[in-house]
Formats: sequence, structure tokens, C-alpha cells
Amino acid sequence: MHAFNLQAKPVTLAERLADLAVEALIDEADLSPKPALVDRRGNGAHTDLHLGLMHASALTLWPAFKEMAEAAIEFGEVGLPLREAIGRIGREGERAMLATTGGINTHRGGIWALGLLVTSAALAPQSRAAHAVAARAARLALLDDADAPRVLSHGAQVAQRYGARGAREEAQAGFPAVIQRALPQLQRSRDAGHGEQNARLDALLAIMAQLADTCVLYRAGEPGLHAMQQGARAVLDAGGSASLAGRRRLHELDQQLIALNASPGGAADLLAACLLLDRIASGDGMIQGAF
Ligand SMILES: CC(C)(COP(=O)(O)OP(=O)(O)OC[C@H]1O[C@@H](n2cnc3c(N)ncnc32)[C@H](O[C@H]2O[C@H](COP(=O)(O)OP(=O)(O)OP(=O)(O)O)[C@@H](O)[C@H]2O)[C@@H]1O)[C@@H](O)C(=O)NCCC(=O)NCCS
Ligand SMILES: Nc1ncnc2[nH]cnc12
Repeated sequence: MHAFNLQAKPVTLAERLADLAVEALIDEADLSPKPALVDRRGNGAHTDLHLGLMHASALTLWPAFKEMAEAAIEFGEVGLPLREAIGRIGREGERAMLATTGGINTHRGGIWALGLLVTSAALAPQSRAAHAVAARAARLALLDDADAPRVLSHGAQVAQRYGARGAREEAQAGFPAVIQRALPQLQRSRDAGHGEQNARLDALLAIMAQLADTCVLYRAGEPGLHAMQQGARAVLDAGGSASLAGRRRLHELDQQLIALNASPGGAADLLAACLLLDRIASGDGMIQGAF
């Protein structure tokens, strides 16, 4: 007779996907040196954010990601009931995030992008190629959540002013910044032997080179967006983060974006989405048999 059952409780698919989502957010936050963003060096263009807050925010979101994956398993298909369920869970996640951060928006875009991807991955765990997971997530994002409050968010204000397509449209299009730019760049830089941190920085730069980041537009207008896109392209053209010339350009970009108060928070969220899709596709650390 044993007094205690020492066998660990098996981790469920939903729990493991939530782990991967939180890990992706933390890996994004830790990655350094990121231009004008919070990282291990400092607060970038932010006065109200720091690395500890980004970590705390990411950890706070674990239950929301798990519940989204569980809802996917329960409903079993892309449809309005699942869309409305994850919308409700996403808004609860936002409230939890704001309670943790004292009202600072750390991960609104992250909840949206990674929430859709976690839900999509849980819907069809055997279909884990990045483009397949992103395409299912896009079908979910295209469904209108009638319960979503119509607020004049920063993204909505920027859409009115500049006609920019933001986080919603990026998801509805199947995350082209991730599928067509970040993941291929991540792979190219890995294949070139540039090291994992440099490969991740290059993936972020590939996103920044083309994204209409509504955070940058809101804070710094079109000159800020132009500086972000041109500067990121210049780093990649100079040889990327692993090269000396690329590092110089990266430093210049950091200084320039901080001076413009242009923080590419949307690009940072999409880097986290890229890291999550990369992990899901590789099956790295997934549950035996489920993935
Ligand atoms: C559909 C929603 C995404 C809402 O979208 P909308 O554009 O209306 O709302 P925003 O509040 O502006 O949030 C969008 C966030 O998405 C990130 N982002 C920006 N551009 C892009 C892009 N082109 N592609 C993808 N993602 C993008 C970005 O998030 C990061 O920036 C945040 C900081 O931004 P901001 O609030 O502007 O903060 P500051 O400038 O720092 O403010 P001040 O200090 O100056 O005051 C940071 O959080 C990063 O995450 C945008 O902020 C969706 O959110 C939604 O509908 N949610 C409801 C719940 C739901 O249905 N969830 C679904 C479950 S999965
Ligand atoms: N590292 C970061 N710095 C600032 N804003 C962000 N939003 C998401 N990640 C971020």
C-alpha cells in the first residue's frame, strides 16, 4: 500500500498549448536588443512598462489561453459559438491583464493573435503546420462576435485617420506577416548559422519591414511607420542582426524609434505568434500522441 500517489497528473493538450503561448510571450519580451521595445536592456520607448510587468502579464494570461483551447475541444469546429466563447474569454483575459499591470495595456494584441492560434491548434491537433493553424485561426477571426463592445480603440482611430489595416485584418488574412515573412526569415537565419537570438531578431525585423503597426501609427504617425519599415529593411539588407554592419543599423533604428516615441508593439505580438507557430509545427515539447 502506498500512502501517496506520486505519479504526476498528465498535462492536458489545453494546458500544454497555454504553456507554449505564455512561453512565446516571455521569449518575445526577453529577446534583446529589440528596437524601442521592452527587453532585457530596458523599457525602449515606454515610460510605463518594464520587463517584470511583461512577464507578470504573460503569466496572468495562462488561464485564458487554456480556456480558449478547452472551448475549441468542446465545440469541435470553427463557428459562431466558438468565436463568441473565445471572445468572452479574451475579454476576461484582458481584464485580468489590466488588473495585474495596474491598467497598462501590455498584451492586448497578444491575447488576440495567440488566443486565435491556440484555439485553432486545439481544434485539429494533428494538423499543426503553421499555415494550416493560421488559416483556421483566420476563419475564426472572420466571424463577427456580436458581444464585442464597439470601442474607439487606438487601432480604430488609426484606421479612421490613415486607412490602416491593423490586428483584426492581419488575423483575418491568415497572419501574412508571420507566415510569409517572419517564419521564412527565422528559418533562413537559422540555416545560415546566425544563432537563435539573432534569427528571432531577424524575424522581428522582417515583420517590421512591412507591417502597418497601429501602435506606431498612433504614437508617431506616418513618419514613424516609415522610419520603422525602412530602418528594419536596412538592418536586414546590411546582413541582419548577426553581422556587424546589421548591428550598427539596429542600434541606429533603436535610437531613431525611441526619439520618435514609436514602439512597434504590434510587431512584437506577431513575433510571439511566430515563435508559437514554430513550436507547434515542430511538435517540440508537445504531448505524446496529441501532436
Ligand atoms: C480585434 C482586436 C485586435 C482589437 O483591435 P483594434 O485594432 O481595434 O484595437 P487595439 O486596442 O488598437 O489593439 C490592437 C493591438 O494589436 C497589436 N497590433 C497593432 N498593429 C497590429 C498589426 N498590424 N497586426 C497585428 N497586431 C497589431 C497591438 O498590440 C500591442 O500594442 C499594445 C500597446 O498598444 P496601445 O494600446 O496602442 O498602447 P500604447 O501606444 O503604449 O498606449 P499609450 O501608452 O500611448 O496610451 C500592446 O498591448 C501590444 O499587445 C495593438 O494594441 C482585439 O483586441 C479584440 O477585439 N479583442 C476583444 C476580445 C476578443 O474577441 N478576443 C478574441 C479572443 S482570441
Ligand atoms: N516587448 C514589448 N515592448 C513593448 N510593447 C510590447 N507589446 C508586446 N510586446 C512588447
